[in-house]
Amino acid sequence: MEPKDQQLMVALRIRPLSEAELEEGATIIAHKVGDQAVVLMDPSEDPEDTLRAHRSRERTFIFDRVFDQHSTQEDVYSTTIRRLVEGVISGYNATVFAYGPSGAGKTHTMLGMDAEPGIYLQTLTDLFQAIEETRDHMDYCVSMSYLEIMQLLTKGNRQRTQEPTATNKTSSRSHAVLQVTVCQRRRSPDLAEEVHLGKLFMVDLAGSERASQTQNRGKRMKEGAHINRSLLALGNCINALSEKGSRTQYVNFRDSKLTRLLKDALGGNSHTVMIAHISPASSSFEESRTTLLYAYRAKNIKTRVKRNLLNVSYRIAQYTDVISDLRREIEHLKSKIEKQEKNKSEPGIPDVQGRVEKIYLHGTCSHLQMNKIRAQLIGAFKEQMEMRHSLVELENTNLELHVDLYRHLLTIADWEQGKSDLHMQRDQSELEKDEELAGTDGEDVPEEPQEVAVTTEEVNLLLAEHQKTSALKAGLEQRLALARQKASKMETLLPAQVTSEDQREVLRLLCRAHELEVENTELRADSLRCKTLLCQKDLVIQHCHQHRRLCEQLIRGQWQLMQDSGVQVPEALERQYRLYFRELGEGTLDRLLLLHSRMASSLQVSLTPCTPVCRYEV
Ligand SMILES: Nc1ncnc2c1ncn2[C@@H]1O[C@H](COP(=O)(O)OP(=O)(O)OP(=O)(O)O)[C@@H](O)[C@H]1O
Repeated sequence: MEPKDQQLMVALRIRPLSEAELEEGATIIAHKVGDQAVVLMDPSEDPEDTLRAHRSRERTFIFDRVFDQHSTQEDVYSTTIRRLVEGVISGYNATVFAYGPSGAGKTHTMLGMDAEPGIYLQTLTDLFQAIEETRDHMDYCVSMSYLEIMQLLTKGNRQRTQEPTATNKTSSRSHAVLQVTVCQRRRSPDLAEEVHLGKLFMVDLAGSERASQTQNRGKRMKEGAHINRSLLALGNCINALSEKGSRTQYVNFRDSKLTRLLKDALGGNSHTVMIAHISPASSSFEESRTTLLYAYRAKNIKTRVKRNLLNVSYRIAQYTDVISDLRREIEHLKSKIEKQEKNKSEPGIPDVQGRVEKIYLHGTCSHLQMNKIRAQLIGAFKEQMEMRHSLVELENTNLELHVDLYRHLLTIADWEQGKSDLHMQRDQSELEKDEELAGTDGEDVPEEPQEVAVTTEEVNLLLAEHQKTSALKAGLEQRLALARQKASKMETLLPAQVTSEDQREVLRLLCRAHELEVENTELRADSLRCKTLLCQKDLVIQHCHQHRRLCEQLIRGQWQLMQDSGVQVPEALERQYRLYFRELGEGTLDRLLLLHSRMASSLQVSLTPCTPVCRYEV
């Protein structure tokens, strides 16, 4: 089953003008045109201006779907999410997230009101109805979790934190995530059991405006800044993903809890719908424009969707079991026929039926024993595979942490370099003047910007996380080694306990299927390692590139200094300078770097593993 590329569906919802907006005399500037377009007018333009000389700020945006004040909750749900519900039941992942500034209507769309329920309730109703309709031949297990995310702090709350901001009286100060997991097991007599695991994320994001715009202060502002940091991280991911050829570039999902959670929704295995929200009011022009631009970018994002199918080993075991059962049945019937024929020709032999039953009974006994042996082997293999998958995940996390760490260290190094440049640029007299002003200690260090302080804090967090995952990995490796010993002992002992060739064949197939799964996991781990290594190399090259620019400046400066002061340059050095400037002029190094980045990009595409989340796929 090949994964399919899916475009992110982006819908826009324009809420009605609020009473407050009407009272302040706001006019409507966002107009829905047809089902897919919205025109946003700039309120600062003069409507009387017949020449319409300044049309530049009036802009039309096209989305997959546009809803306005006349659209009902049912309209929004049925055209965006309803189609995904069946997919979730049959093992596909889906995500819907509401985006937009405070008070633009996100919670109204997601939660709604008793009389007009939103997406949460409509989706759950449809989901449970679909489950009810297929209950005759399917078993289901549904689990739900609700998370409220404030940056650096994650907690599941019964009630979402709501507090008034300057822009919305009942503003939500966090991202709310409702996750529903549906495990579907087909009940069928032919043993062709499939287990599908579908996950549905429904996310009501916090207001997207900047903390300063909501005029929040104190705790609310701190909270706003945290929330905005995760939204910023989300914006960075959307930007990186929506770039042309986005699959080739590194997308950092680890910058915030929100982006970690939405990793699959944006760059992985999920059908995803983004519903952007705006107010139609002239007073919200800037916020609406930013939201529309943001949502418009998200339209380019593609995900790779694949059904999550579990327990392939178990299924292979079942198929081989069916074959083996059928073979045994044929053998049994054949021998029965043979005996009946014989019986006909030798009527004197007594208790034939009893003998056949004895044979049959013997067969059943070994069949039960075989089942036990097979279950033991499958259990041991499964345990091993679980551990191997966890190890790959841990290793991947560690590699990502490395890349993040390096990136953060680069940011700090950048700042350090900028700081020393600043020192160099200042002439002595200015320094002395500054020293006087600075007081007795004579220190003249520019204040560390907030971004660097946060980055330093992140570095410490990353190091701690790295230590934690390394310890987990070491423990898991030990357990895996023990499990491997146990399984290989079993592999050597078990065949001696089975009597028929068929049964041996079943065990051989089981072991082979396990080997293939191990190989598959190793290959995946290798490809992840290569991908991360490429990212690391790119960062190293970026660092070298920065250093090269610094050297270039130095060489040019020194050359100029020598020319200006009429220093006699030795012939050999002069030759080296000429060579250096010629290479620089020809741009050889730049071309090589470009070639490298193109090759690395194409390699990354081919190294992208299909769906790392899905464990046992066929
Ligand atoms: N489509 C709509 N029809 C009618 N009323 C709406 C609609 N959308 C929003 N509203 C009303 O506008 C107000 C603000 O909406 P809501 O609380 O959903 O905004 P929000 O985007 O979730 O804000 P925040 O990010 O601050 O939580 C609410 O009173 C809500 O009932």
